[in-house]
Amino acid sequence: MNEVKIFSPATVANVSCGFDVLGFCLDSVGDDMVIRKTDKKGIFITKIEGYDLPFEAEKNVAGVSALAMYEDAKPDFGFEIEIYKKIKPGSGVGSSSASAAGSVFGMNVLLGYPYNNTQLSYFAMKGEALASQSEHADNIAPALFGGFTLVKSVSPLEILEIPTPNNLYATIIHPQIEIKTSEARAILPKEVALKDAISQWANVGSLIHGLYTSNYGLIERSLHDAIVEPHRSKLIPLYQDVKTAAKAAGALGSGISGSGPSIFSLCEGIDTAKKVEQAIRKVYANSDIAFDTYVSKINAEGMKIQNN
Ligand SMILES: Nc1ncnc2c1ncn2[C@@H]1O[C@H](COP(=O)(O)OP(=O)(O)OP(=O)(O)O)[C@@H](O)[C@H]1O
Ligand SMILES: N[C@@H](CCO)C(=O)O
Repeated sequence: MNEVKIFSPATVANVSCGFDVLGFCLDSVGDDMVIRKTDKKGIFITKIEGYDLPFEAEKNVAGVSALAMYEDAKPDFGFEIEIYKKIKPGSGVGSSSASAAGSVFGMNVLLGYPYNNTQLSYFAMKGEALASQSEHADNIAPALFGGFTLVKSVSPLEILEIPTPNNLYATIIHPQIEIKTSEARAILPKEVALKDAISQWANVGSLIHGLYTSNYGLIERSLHDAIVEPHRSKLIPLYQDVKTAAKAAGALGSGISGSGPSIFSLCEGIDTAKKVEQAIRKVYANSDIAFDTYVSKINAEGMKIQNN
C-alpha cells in the first residue's frame, strides 16, 4: 500500500477531574488526512485545507510527530501528508492531537504496523508538545485507542483503556473564541491544596469505577473538578450558565473540554444528549458570541482507515 486515507477524531481531554490523564474519543467530528509514500526521503506536508497552518514539518504538529517516528523507523523512502482540517485549532477538542496522532497512525499503516498504539502515542506526544509546550497524552491516547483512556504515566508512557458504557453520549458546545492550550496552562497554580487533591483523586477513582460498572449515578457524582476549573472557567463566557442549563436538562455533568473553550456534557442516552444540546444552545443564543453544538456517541474505535 502506498497511500492511506484516515479519519482522525476529535477528543475530550481531562473529563473534569482527570487533568492531563483522562480523555475520550468523539465520533461525529474529526479531520481527514492522507498519508502517502514518496521516493524522496523526508516528511513533507503538501496540502492543508480548512485552516491556516504551517506547511514546514518542524512547525506543524503533524510534521513534528511524523519526524519523531521517521527518525526511529529510518525507512528508505519518505512520506507526504495532506491535512483536511475540520477541527478548529484552539477549540479544545484536540485539534492539534488529531493531526499529531493522525500522521503517525497513517505512517504506521504504510510501514506494515511496526508500532503499537502506545509507541504511536509517544511519537504523537512530541507533536502535541509543539502546540501546548508540554508533553501530555490525554487527547492523543483516546484518538489512537478510542473510547476512554487513562494516561497512567508519560515517562515511561503507560496508557490504560477504560470501558465505555453503551448508552453514554457527549454533547459539546463550542463558543467561537480561541483559547491556546499553552496560555490556559500558564494560568494554572503550581501547587494545590491537600483538600482539593483529596477530592480530585477520589473523583478520578470513582469515575473510573462508574465507567467500568456502567453506574451512571456514580459517573454523575464524580464529574467535578476542584483544581483546574476554578481558574480556566473564567476564560469561558457563560460557562456556569451552560453547566446549570445542561444539568437541568438531564446531563450527568459538564466540564471544560481540554483547555477550552468547548464545554462537554456527558449524558445517559441520545434523547437526553439532544435535550441538553437544545438547552445549552439557548444560553449562547442570547449572547453575541457565535457557537456551534453537536452530539456524539463515544467513539470506541478511534482512528479509522477510509481506503476502499
Ligand atoms: N496540524 C495542526 N493542527 C492544529 N493545530 C496546529 C497544527 N500544527 C500546529 N498547530 C498549532 O497548535 C495550536 C492549537 O493547539 P491547541 O492545543 O492550542 O488547541 P487544541 O488542540 O484545539 O486544544 P486542546 O488540546 O485543548 O483540545 C495553534 O497555535 C496551531 O497553530
Ligand atoms: N490536559 C491538557 C489538554 C489540552 O491539550 C490541558 O488541559 O492543558
